[in-house]
Amino acid sequence: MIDIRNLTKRFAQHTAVDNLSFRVQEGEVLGFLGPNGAGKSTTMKMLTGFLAPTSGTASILGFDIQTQTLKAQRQIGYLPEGAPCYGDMTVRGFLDFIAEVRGFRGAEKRQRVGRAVEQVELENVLGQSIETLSKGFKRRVGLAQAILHDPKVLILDEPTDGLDPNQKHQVRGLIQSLAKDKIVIISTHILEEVSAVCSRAVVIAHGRLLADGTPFELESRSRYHQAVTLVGSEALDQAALSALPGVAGVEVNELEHSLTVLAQPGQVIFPQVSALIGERGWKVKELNVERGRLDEVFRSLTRGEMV
Ligand SMILES: Nc1ncnc2c1ncn2[C@@H]1O[C@H](COP(=O)(O)OP(=O)(O)OP(=O)(O)O)[C@@H](O)[C@H]1O
Repeated sequence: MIDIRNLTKRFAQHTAVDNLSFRVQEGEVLGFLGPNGAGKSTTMKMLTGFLAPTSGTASILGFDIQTQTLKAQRQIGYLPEGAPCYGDMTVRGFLDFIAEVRGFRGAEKRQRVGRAVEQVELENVLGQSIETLSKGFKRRVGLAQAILHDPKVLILDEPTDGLDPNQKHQVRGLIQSLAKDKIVIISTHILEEVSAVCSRAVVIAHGRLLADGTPFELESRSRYHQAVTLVGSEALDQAALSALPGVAGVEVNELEHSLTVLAQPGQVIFPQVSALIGERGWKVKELNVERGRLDEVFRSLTRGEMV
């Protein structure tokens, strides 16, 4: 377990992380979300022992990050923001170097480097210098160095930032394959990442915790949770839809003859909407029920409209 208690970091007058507390259990992939400057990287640097907290504590699998720093760090694989590596080294040279820093020699070093290379599929670029690799491959090198010692905890700071959609997809797949039996914390401001890879999300802004739940729970807080969007072949009767029981309102979409019918909190309105379509004989080209919009929940939370 990772146990974060009242973690606080002040830089001069500015409080970057403000009394943050939460726990992460084995098997969880936690999305750590927040707008720019929310305090995500600062929290990760404290969790990995690179920055001392002003107050509060964090422990990694029972090891206090301040009083048992090395023991705690041995449990962690860390991919810092931007995944900095030594650009003029070859991939093999860099991974050998990291393995040695981690204390591995001889056959064990070769075996550990070989396994990490295989896991993130770096076989074809081993002799290439890191600075000549694409961003996606550089990120894989960053992941390889983070998993060399087979840590129980992976802390990944914006692992897909700046990657193209294909590279994002590949790196997310890698993270999912690495996540088994580990604790993974991924900081991101890319919301699709949370739905794609995380089992839980924590949202922070101004260093403070604003929400903590599964992606589904967060989506349920959206005003679009259980909303029904219809696209008709002709104009639809907005007033009749608005008058249905459980309906909170109707929004007109840009697409012609498209309406989104919003549900009151806790209400399921699809049956009523569907019955009305049948009664009126409307020709509906598209009909779908939404789980909720994470981007809208995120904006509401971080603008302070909702807690
Ligand atoms: N070494 C430092 N000295 C002074 N202020 C700092 C330092 N490091 C971070 N900060 C400030 O702390 C706040 C939180 O920064 P942090 O990098 O943790 O945010 P973040 O959530 O990771 O943002 P981003 O998504 O942009 O990476 C910011 O206002 C930042 O300017």
